[in-house]
Amino acid sequence: MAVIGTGLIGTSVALAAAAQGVSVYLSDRDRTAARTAAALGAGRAQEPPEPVDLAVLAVPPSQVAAVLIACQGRGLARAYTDVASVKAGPEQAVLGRAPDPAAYVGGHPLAGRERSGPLAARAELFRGRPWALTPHPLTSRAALDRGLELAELCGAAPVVMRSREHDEVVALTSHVPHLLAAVMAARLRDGPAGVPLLAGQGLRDVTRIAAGDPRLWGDILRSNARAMAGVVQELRADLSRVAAALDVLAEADDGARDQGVRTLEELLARGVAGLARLPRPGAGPPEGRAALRVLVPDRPGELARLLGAVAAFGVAADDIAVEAAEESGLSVRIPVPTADAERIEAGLDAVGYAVQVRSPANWTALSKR
Ligand SMILES: NC(=O)C1=CN([C@@H]2O[C@H](COP(=O)(O)OP(=O)(O)OC[C@H]3O[C@@H](n4cnc5c(N)ncnc54)[C@H](O)[C@@H]3O)[C@@H](O)[C@H]2O)C=CC1
Ligand SMILES: O=C(O)C(=O)Cc1ccc(O)cc1
Repeated sequence: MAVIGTGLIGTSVALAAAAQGVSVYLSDRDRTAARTAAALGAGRAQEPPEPVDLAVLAVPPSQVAAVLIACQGRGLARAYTDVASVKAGPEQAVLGRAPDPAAYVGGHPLAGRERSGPLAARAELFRGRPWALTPHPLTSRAALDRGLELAELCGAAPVVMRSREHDEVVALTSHVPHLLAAVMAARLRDGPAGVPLLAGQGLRDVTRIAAGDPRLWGDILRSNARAMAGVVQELRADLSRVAAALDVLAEADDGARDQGVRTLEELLARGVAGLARLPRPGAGPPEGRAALRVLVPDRPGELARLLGAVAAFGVAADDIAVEAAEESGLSVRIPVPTADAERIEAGLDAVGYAVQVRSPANWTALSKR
């Protein structure tokens, strides 16, 4: 395998492949980056002596087509993929200009860090994360298979889709969030002197990704401008409504204030509903879940005792939903993997809990996020 571009992502791919016994050849226009990756154990910083099965282009989106054309020109590999965060633009350039577009399948691991360069690389970066593959109509079966093998080699879960659909989704899930993190973090620069004294975890959660390399992110954002523009316009409409509601709340009488509060609460509720669409980390696919229901009596410490019991089966308190039971006590819904449901039911039974209902769970509805 060859990796061109030995920064964060290229070196992480190379480390994961090398750890599985694959021979990896590394190159980068910055020779120090390639040598550093080699020194980390990611492979050899030299041209392969003969064509490799797969070349992975781990360069910024705007560079993908030009690097592919150069690689195909010298017969570097039998198949090619990339890892760029944007897929339609590079694909179009490849289809228009590359000598052998059929040997290329677009790729994008949905995992990364806010640091760049080979020293930030981690072999396990992609484990359990989605890896988009975006075959175009000319992509050969062999090229798609090499892309699928790469995702699996890195421990990621391949997701096959068209490049345009990919770009629309990541505009909403990755690129506009990055922009918003930057817009928020930029406000801090000119904020009051108390900012460093009163910075909480929420602020860090919302701004962490703003630390990403501005040159790389400038390349990503301009390469997906079309898909991002629609999302930003919708956000502008939301923010305009919020700004108007806040003006009303700051100035107006009680009647008008009610309307302002409703506008804010409606937006906050939409936010909670939107979060419910995200899978919880490690939650797995919705179909493999079941729900257990346990009645907990109204006695101090009883719920803590149940939480301790389910923790032993790997169920976190955060995953559990609680509601008042009909007569007294609490009705506790415990989502569990279907495959483990009987074992957990028996385990809870053994420590004195009667599991009342077991049903296939609508995981999204059950999840409190
Ligand atoms: N940073 C992140 O969290 C993620 C990035 N990606 C994508 O991965 C790709 C690489 O990003 P990172 O590894 O984060 O960046 P990086 O800046 O750490 O590494 C990029 C490397 O490519 C090299 N390079 C640039 N143009 C080149 C060219 N024409 N020929 C040879 N080498 C060249 C640079 O010298 C640098 O070493 C980008 O397309 C990015 O969109 C994908 C998933 C996550
Ligand atoms: O740092 C994070 O949490 C990320 O989500 C990183 C990331 C950045 C760019 C991508 O194209 C994919 C993933």
